[in-house]
Amino acid sequence: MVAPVILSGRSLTMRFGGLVAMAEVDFDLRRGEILGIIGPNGAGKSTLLNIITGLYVPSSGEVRLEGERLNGVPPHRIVGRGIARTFQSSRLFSDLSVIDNVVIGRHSKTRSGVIDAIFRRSRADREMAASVSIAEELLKAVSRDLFEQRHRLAGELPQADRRRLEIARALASEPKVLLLDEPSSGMDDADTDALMDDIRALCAARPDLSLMIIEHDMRLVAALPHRVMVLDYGQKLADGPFEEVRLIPRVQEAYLGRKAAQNA
Ligand SMILES: Nc1ncnc2c1ncn2[C@@H]1O[C@H](COP(=O)(O)OP(=O)(O)OP(=O)(O)O)[C@@H](O)[C@H]1O
Repeated sequence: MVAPVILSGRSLTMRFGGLVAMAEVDFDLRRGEILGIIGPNGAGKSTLLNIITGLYVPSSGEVRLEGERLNGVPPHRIVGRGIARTFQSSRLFSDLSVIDNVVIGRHSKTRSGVIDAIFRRSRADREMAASVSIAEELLKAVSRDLFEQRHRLAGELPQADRRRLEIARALASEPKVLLLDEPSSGMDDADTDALMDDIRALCAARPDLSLMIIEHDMRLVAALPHRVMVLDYGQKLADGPFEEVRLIPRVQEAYLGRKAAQNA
């Protein structure tokens, strides 16, 4: 049985002045699916993630999560509805511990505020203790090694562990959809292989979680996603299994240039 569509985009267009960064793009993401987003620099990949997460409001078109329209919903509410992301450049709090970075990721799930911290301490303390134990479980789920380092400062972690920590922090909001923006950037092949194993294990443990992964590393793109969507100059060039998509001449042209593709 085919899993239901959880997230969809229809006719998504994004203009910045005269520049069309995204033109009439449609996509569907199914429950439990890993969708790779690929394309040359400037193709519109990050723009797509920014539209889905509410950082950009599309010039036209719409995004729906489980059928509900997300256009105009502010980013923090989109997190609350079940979409979390990591960024191309690290957004970790370097001066906080690994575990505290994950606890912060739970803010969309906690209710205590400043007033509770001052006047209703026991409620705030209880909520904090629960958040810490959930954060520990998440770290274990993403990487046992990261869990062992939970009291280190995030800024002291090697690059590969920082990427894992960003994934753990994004998972702290209990998303239905996780968007990863170039998770393997700055990693060598061994670290990328380990990351792929971690993501596979995560998906096996949470079969309902749906992922969109922007990637440049073709080893990861060939091995991990069930399906890839190719963007170029803001347009969708192709959508399908990597083994099929990579043979399409216009995809090869986008990556290699027209001449090189003819000689390939
Ligand atoms: N806020 C913005 N204002 C103006 N132009 C923007 C803005 N965001 C993106 N763009 C432009 O939109 C186009 C698509 O950019 P985008 O960052 O989505 O590409 P990308 O595929 O993610 O590229 P890369 O692989 O280099 O990260 C580019 O021409 C970029 O300069």
